Amino acid sequence: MPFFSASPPQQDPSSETNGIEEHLLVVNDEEGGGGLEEEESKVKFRVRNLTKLTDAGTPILNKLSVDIPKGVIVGIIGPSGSGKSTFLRALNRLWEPSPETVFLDGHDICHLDVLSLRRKVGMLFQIPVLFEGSVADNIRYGPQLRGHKLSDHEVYKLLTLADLDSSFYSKNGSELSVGQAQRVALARTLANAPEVLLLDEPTSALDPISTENIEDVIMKLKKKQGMTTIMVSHSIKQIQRIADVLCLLVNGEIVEVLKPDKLSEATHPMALRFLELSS
Ligand SMILES: Nc1ncnc2c1ncn2[C@@H]1O[C@H](COP(=O)(O)OP(=O)(O)OP(=O)(O)O)[C@@H](O)[C@H]1O
Repeated sequence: MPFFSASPPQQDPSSETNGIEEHLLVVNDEEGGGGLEEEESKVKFRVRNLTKLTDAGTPILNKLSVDIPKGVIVGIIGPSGSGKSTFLRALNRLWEPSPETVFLDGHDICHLDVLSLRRKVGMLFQIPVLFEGSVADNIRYGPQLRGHKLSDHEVYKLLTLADLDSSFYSKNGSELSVGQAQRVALARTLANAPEVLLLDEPTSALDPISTENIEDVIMKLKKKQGMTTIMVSHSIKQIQRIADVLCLLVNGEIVEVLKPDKLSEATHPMALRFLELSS
């Protein structure tokens, strides 16, 4: 029996579904079957019983199971220390999850080449770290590692995608504000043509305008490229602005999955408390 499932699809035929309701994130039972039957092809990440323990044996992630549908923005929220970053970092193997726990497009990520995985699953952190050199050097870095030199045209396109104008091309990383540097870091990640973006509080150090810029880019990437984005945030308001689904993570487990406009449907006591304090 599933220990929880997402809110059931709304029956109102007039409501816009954009395909999300049928494949809302579902936490599955031990057998790995779904609480809702959804097609494998619509799931980007399938996570089953993902566990990480501290050296002392305390669970940081506790048999976490979830399906992340393709082409949606998933917001992960939860108290400090609940395991949000640890969860995100498993998805591109910044730590090694056990085999048979994380699947990307149906493939066990433990069997994938780790560099290819990280190209497909790009990541941004709270504080952007740029390499020495110009913005263009930073953007060219990933493709260059694979022997491909991006043309100027390609670099300018990536700048535009990250909401930066052409004047940034030759600027040095040290000349940039944190908000601008975060957009360069995003352009650098996008240069690898990722299919998934993992965002670990990417706007928590930014002012509201820079935050809005990043949010706009994330939403554009979903709309234009069908990007799947999983974003950790401490701001419920931010998740309400941009996410299709909100997951509440408490003590290493996803305890609630909600549509951001249906937070009042939360039932888990920790979820209610957290939502009350965060609103
Ligand atoms: N390698 C590790 N060894 C031991 N403990 C760890 C390790 N990595 C994380 N932890 C612990 O696991 C817990 C979860 O950490 P994590 O950074 O995933 O939480 P979080 O929900 O992202 O927190 P925050 O919102 O404060 O960023 C914390 O108690 C942290 O101290």
